[in-house]
Amino acid sequence: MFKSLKEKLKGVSKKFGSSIDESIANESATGDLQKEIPSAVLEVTETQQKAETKTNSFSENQILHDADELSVSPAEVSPTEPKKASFAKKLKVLVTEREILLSEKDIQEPLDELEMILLENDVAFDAVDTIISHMKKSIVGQKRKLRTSSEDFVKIALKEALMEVLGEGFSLTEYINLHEKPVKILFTGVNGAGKTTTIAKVAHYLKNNGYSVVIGSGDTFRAGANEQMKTHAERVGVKVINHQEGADPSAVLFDAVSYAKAHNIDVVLADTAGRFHNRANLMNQLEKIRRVMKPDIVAYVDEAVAGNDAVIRAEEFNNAVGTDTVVLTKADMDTKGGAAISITHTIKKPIMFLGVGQGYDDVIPFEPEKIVNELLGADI
Ligand SMILES: Nc1nc2c(ncn2[C@@H]2O[C@H](COP(=O)(O)OP(=O)(O)OP(=O)(O)O)[C@@H](O)[C@H]2O)c(=O)[nH]1
Repeated sequence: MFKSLKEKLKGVSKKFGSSIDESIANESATGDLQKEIPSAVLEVTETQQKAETKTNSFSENQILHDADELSVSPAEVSPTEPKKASFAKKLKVLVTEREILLSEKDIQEPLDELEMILLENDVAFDAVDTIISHMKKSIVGQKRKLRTSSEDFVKIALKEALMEVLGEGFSLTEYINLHEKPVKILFTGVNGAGKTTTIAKVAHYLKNNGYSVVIGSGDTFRAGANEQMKTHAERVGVKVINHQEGADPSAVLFDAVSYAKAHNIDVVLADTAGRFHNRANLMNQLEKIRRVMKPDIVAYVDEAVAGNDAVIRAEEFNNAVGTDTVVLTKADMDTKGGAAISITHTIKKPIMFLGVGQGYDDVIPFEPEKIVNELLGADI
């Protein structure tokens, strides 16, 4: 999942780290650091200083550039040298604790590269903008200590930036626990995006989490859709309500809700025929379904692999019939991750699940922090 983006983000985090380290090194070499040395010296008493500088064979430049080598190994310490060691240690602490103020030019190159990577991986322009602004805010004007890892510092900034665009996610089980039953979920989306398969997977997921489920086979338009839904429902052991092909989907889904109420079922999963937002009659039909079955959640389903197209369609569906949450299917085939990163930021609705394969277990709740850790390497 998101392989290409993951690799590129790893590369650019390293680049950010190196740019910051380079700026620190340059600043040290240009003499700013040297100005601070006398204050270090002041921390040591006058007498100590004299004694130490006499025995100290390091030149000032060596002290500045080889700060890490300043600690003296036990073998090097002669009985007359403890004070030299303590001064060297103080200097080392001072040098490594020193803070460098980062400016935008320190990170301009990797920042441009990050922008390009995100755009190339189908992240929507507004989301890219937010990520880049967040990175600037987190890094520029910040003080960096020489001893901390710049790459880790950058990864944390990038993690926060991605978390900002991914939002909080949507936990279906939490929602169900807090909500009056049956919870009615209407699935919408374009043809072939994976709605029917997703409904079967979600039914399986909910059953495994202890909830009872009924499916409403609301795709009465496509030949064979009823049969497909029936087969899935049988396999995952869930009741399905259907009418014959061509029937009014609102009536089917109304019946599914009535069945759930009569049998104390926790969740109704309502399938609909695939449609494009510009087909007015089909969108009106969705509107009617909404009025009749009064869904608690409208879940828009699209393919992660569709990238920017999925984001645009999600926005159009949201404008036309409303959307509460999104399911992105085929994330297992998506190397870019652009849709997963952009959809929430664009339509301001959280992602609920990712489809990650064709099996019934291949659905995972979308937890933004887990996704970001996966993108940046799990060690943050
Ligand atoms: N690799 C992969 N394939 C998936 C995933 N979800 C669905 N598919 C496949 O996508 C194809 C279409 O899925 P359907 O569930 O029939 O799509 P639909 O949205 O119901 O289609 P319409 O009824 O035409 O609207 C099937 O071959 C599914 O097995 C997924 O997460 N990963």
